[in-house]
Amino acid sequence: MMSEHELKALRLRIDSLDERIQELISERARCAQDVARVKMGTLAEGEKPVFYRPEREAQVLKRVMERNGGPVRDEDMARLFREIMSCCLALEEPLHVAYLGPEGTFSQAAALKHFGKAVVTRPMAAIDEVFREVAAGASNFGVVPVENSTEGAVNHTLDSFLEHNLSICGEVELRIHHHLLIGENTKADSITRIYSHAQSLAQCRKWLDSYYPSVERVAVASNAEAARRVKGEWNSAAIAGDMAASLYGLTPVQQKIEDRPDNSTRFLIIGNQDVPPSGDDKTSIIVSMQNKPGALHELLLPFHTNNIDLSRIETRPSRSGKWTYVFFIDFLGHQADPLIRDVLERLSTGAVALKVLGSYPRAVL
Ligand SMILES: C=C(O[C@@H]1C=C(C(=O)O)C=C[C@H]1O)C(=O)O
Repeated sequence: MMSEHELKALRLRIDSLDERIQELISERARCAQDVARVKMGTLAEGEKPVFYRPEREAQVLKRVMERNGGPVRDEDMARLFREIMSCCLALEEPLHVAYLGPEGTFSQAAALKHFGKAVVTRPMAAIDEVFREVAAGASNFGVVPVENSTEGAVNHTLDSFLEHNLSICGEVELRIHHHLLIGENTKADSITRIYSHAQSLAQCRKWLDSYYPSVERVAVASNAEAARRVKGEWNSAAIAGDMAASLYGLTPVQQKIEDRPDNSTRFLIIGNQDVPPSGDDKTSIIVSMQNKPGALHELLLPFHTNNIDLSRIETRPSRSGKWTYVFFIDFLGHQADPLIRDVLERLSTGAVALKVLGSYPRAVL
């Protein structure tokens, strides 16, 4: 057993390490302030400064993970640095980030995971409102869900890209754990109704079929809204995540009830900023082709010949005619890469319309 003496000596060492860490964080923050001063000093007439640099932040986080020698896990170490950078950036510009609300949604969790906790998050009532808020310049960035590993595409988000001229500046992936939650007045053995967002009900379908086969499933606007409703009802439960549970003071009857243990959602960061290459990037485009034989082959050929990795292809009805479609395509690489430039040039000659939504760093965390 460790002696009192040893314990005291170790705590003294920790105190002195903390002092050094704190000094270094302050020094780092002063450096970031100097970077901001340099950025301000090199502006052309009328040009606005760009303080937030997603590609640089992705490189910093990647390097942190690469050089990590333990015992702290790579992801945990990166999360600590994520918060340090977030605080450094907030000294110059407290970013305003709109997300699909209300408070306590997974979109808010995604916003905080991506930007760190020193940003101001602003809940919006619908995905389209997140787009409008950012397009109007009322928030710097927006966070919207785009696909779930169990349930597939979030069509509202894809359709909003057709209506707004915003770029994708980043992506963030979140493991989604759902819990069955009740309030202090709920009678756990008399539950007759379970509220949740339709996507979450679908992600827990098998579990619900096994444990609550005859209980009414009510789809509401968000998981946070489900949690809010349960507070006042003795016979209802909600399916929602940790943030909503703690925000509304609910307790889990059963945790992690999602059917697939790797259930994850991918979110996009939308903004008005073009992001330079980070060295490990993705590009997203919308493209529509003429409705003729071989059109899909023609669309995919440039990717194949240039050996570009497609990570996703999604089809949505186009706004311009019945039974005509647009393709949403994500692939690895940055639009500044010569190979990608070549793909985009070849696509634009064969396509009816081509819109590059943006190139952005692949999610690090
Ligand atoms: C310091 C900079 O500005 C911001 C702060 C960063 C940081 O704290 O490391 C990184 C990128 C930018 O979001 C920079 O551009 O290097």
